Amino acid sequence: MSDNKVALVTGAGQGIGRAIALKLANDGYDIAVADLSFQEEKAQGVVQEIEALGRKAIFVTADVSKRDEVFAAVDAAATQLGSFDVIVNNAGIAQVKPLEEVTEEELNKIFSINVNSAVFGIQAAAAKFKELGKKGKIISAASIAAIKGFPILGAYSASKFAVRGITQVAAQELAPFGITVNAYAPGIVGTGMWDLIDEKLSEINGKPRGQNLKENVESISLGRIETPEDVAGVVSFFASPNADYVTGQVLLVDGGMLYN
Ligand SMILES: NC(=O)C1=CN([C@@H]2O[C@H](COP(=O)(O)OP(=O)(O)OC[C@H]3O[C@@H](n4cnc5c(N)ncnc54)[C@H](O)[C@@H]3O)[C@@H](O)[C@H]2O)C=CC1
Ligand SMILES: CC(=O)C(C)=O
Repeated sequence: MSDNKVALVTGAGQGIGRAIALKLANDGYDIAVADLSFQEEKAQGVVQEIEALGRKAIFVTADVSKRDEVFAAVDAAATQLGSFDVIVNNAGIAQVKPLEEVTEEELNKIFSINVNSAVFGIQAAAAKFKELGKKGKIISAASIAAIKGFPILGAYSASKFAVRGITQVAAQELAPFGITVNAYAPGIVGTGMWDLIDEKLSEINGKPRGQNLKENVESISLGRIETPEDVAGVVSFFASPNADYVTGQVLLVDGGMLYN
């Protein structure tokens, strides 16, 4: 193993994951850009952006709902980039539906992508950190919906509450190995996910496209929509030595929507 630092970011082909990958590259990490195979073109674009920053990067295809694919992605990152220090369990999906209408299949799908993935990421990263003798950092995507249940996002809220619980448990279980486990809780971020939420909310409440997003943004104290880069700054902190004494935390990065 060399003395470079390596981070793997899931769902890094676009949106928040892409911004995290670029921020960590700017921080000096070599990056494994993980995403579904259909996102390869976008992910390869992120790889090129990272290389332009003077860091190494690879694309690894991984469906985070599949345990063996998450373990294989971590192995590929460590083998091809020469170390393993940080995992960002960022990939996730939203579902916009009243709880009464959520099907068993939909519930299983959102839990397998948003919750099982976090467990698999923790398991794969912890095993690799122990193998390499590293005090690594595990960082997962929660949400404001992990702190407060949001109507019409019921299954999504439940999945993010679960990420919060898993973060608290893993932090305590892995603390003896010097591994920290934290999560970031964004608010309303202008990505493909909110395009979908706005579209589905319009279908449900009849408001014109863009209106639901506008009303949600108006509730943000700092008065503007969140950018992926706003989120990436918090992940950069969690990955840095400045956060060595921080574990088990879910940090709101929402411009002032919820207060704890
Ligand atoms: N956009 C927002 O307002 C907020 C987003 N979040 C969370 O932040 C994370 C990233 O969200 P966005 O960038 O907004 O979403 P996005 O929809 O723009 O990007 C998600 C990425 O994850 C990938 N992905 C989806 N399913 C996957 C799977 N099974 N395996 C591997 N990759 C998969 C997609 O291909 C895509 O590249 C998610 O966990 C989301 O729940 C949390 C709070 C607010
Ligand atoms: C997508 C998301 O987490 C919310 C609550 O907007």
